[in-house]
Amino acid sequence: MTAVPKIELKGVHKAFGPKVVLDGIDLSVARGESVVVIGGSGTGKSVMLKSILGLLRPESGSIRIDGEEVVGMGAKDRDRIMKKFGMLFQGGALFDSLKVWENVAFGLIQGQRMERAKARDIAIEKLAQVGLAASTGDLFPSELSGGMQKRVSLARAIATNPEIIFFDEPTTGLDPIMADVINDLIVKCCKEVGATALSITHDMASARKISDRIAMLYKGKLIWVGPAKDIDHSGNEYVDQFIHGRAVGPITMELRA
Ligand SMILES: Nc1ncnc2c1ncn2[C@@H]1O[C@H](COP(=O)(O)OP(=O)(O)OP(=O)(O)O)[C@@H](O)[C@H]1O
Repeated sequence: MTAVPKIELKGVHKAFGPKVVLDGIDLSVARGESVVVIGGSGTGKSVMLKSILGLLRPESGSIRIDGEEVVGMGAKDRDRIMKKFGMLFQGGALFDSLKVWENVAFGLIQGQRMERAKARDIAIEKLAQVGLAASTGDLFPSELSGGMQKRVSLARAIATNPEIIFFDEPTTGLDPIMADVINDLIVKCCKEVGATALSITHDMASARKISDRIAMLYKGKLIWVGPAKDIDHSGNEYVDQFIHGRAVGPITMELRA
């Protein structure tokens, strides 16, 4: 018997009016695996992620989490599924008015109704996991550098020991060295909590580092899916153009939305 995938998309189709964004997406992510979806701006990476999170509803196709269909799921079941998820949002999305530890503990206090003292201990532990001192916990996000804010976002994403973590452009806005530090931490933290990871990015260095497999989205379809180590020999001219960032090639920039 083959194991049930942790995340499974089959024939997912999503359009906005006449504009088809996802045109039959099939993707399967195994338990403990890390898959990164790459693709140019506006190719539908966020729409795919939002469909999995239940923020957008595809017109057709199936999305299963642990074998359970989530398209069209009711609010109560959706809440149960959401408890399996951790998320690192593009730009960090920390609450400015909350201290760092309160940001990290947000899901524990609000979602799990954990008492504050216990949640604080866990938050401090998670901050240590991403290399931040306990004293950082009492600062406000505005007092931290961009790289430290990303670490805090990562600590928040892993705070509830989620089974699945979604990373939305995790290295955006960071210098290449700090981006590499964050990539290393993502790999380490996913391993430590035993999480399955699905990420979207256009940062190839990040994709190579944090993924087991890479999938490339182009014109509504996944045109290549394979092990990260094979991406330099994909034999696909679209993938080749994208990973080398060449202006000239089969991919032409749409200048109008
Ligand atoms: N709620 C919406 N209503 C209408 N069109 C939308 C909506 N959300 C996304 N789109 C369109 O879907 C397309 C894909 O957008 P999406 O944000 O998924 O791209 P992306 O690959 O994540 O891009 P980027 O890398 O720039 O973030 C875009 O053309 C966008 O305008």
